[in-house]
Amino acid sequence: MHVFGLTGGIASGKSTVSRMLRELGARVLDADVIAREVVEPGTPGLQRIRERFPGVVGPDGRLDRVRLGAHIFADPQERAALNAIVHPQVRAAFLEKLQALEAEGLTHVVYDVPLLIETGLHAAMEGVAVVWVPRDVQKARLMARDGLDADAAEARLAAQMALDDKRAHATWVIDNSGAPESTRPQVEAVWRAMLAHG
Ligand SMILES: CC(C)(COP(=O)(O)OP(=O)(O)OC[C@H]1O[C@@H](n2cnc3c(N)ncnc32)[C@H](O)[C@@H]1O)[C@@H](O)C(=O)NCCC(=O)NCCS
Ligand SMILES: Nc1ncnc2c1ncn2[C@@H]1O[C@H](COP(=O)(O)OP(=O)(O)OP(=O)(O)O)[C@@H](O)[C@H]1O
Repeated sequence: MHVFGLTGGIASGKSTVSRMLRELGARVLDADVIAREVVEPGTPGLQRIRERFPGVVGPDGRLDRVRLGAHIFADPQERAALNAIVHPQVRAAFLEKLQALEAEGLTHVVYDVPLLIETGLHAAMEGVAVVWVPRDVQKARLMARDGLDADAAEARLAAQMALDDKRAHATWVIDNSGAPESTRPQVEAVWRAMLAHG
């Protein structure tokens, strides 16, 4: 199985690139989706969050993501505590999904992980695509998409490695600062390069 990483920063266009890859026939696993699955009601993950972060599970038994987000993005120590609960669960669920895909006979998989490089997981990948935009474009798209003010957007940007630093770890850099039409051919070239492995 050939496993490639896809990463970027918050609002850099990872989802956009991941959609383009799927349209080309790639199977893409999404760490944000897995991170939601491992904290569904009734999971050990949610139980541990409830114990460590009182008040973030609503009366409906679901995680109050807005509240937990406001708490952990404002405080690196609290964020580390959440990561220590969630990341091992995400890793285990990812490996399970990978095995299932391998059993299906799949040969090439892309793993979309916002924190791929921060967590060191990039070292385990056969190649890494980084979706890059200049910081001012990233901040403007983040504010527009999520309705955040400049301070809230800055807090989220500060919680991640800068895209200019992530580039240094890239096998392929996808520049998403232009229109989607100029991103698409770059994504096609990266997918061809991934398929050329093996
Ligand atoms: C704090 C939570 C509840 C906020 O939920 P919310 O629905 O608002 O955001 P969502 O999960 O869609 O994440 C949006 C983006 O925020 C960034 N982000 C999320 N968690 C983190 C983190 N721990 N550190 C840095 N950036 C993060 C990522 O770029 C992600 O794509 C949620 O992000 C969470 O559970 N985070 C911890 C798990 C994690 O690290 N996920 C990221 C990939 S494994
Ligand atoms: N090439 C582009 N031109 C203009 N807007 C774009 C472009 N690519 C993405 N966007 C917009 O920027 C925002 C962020 O893109 P997207 O949701 O794909 O980022 P992401 O990296 O997946 O973000 P996150 O990790 O936060 O989920 C979205 O509102 C999207 O519509």
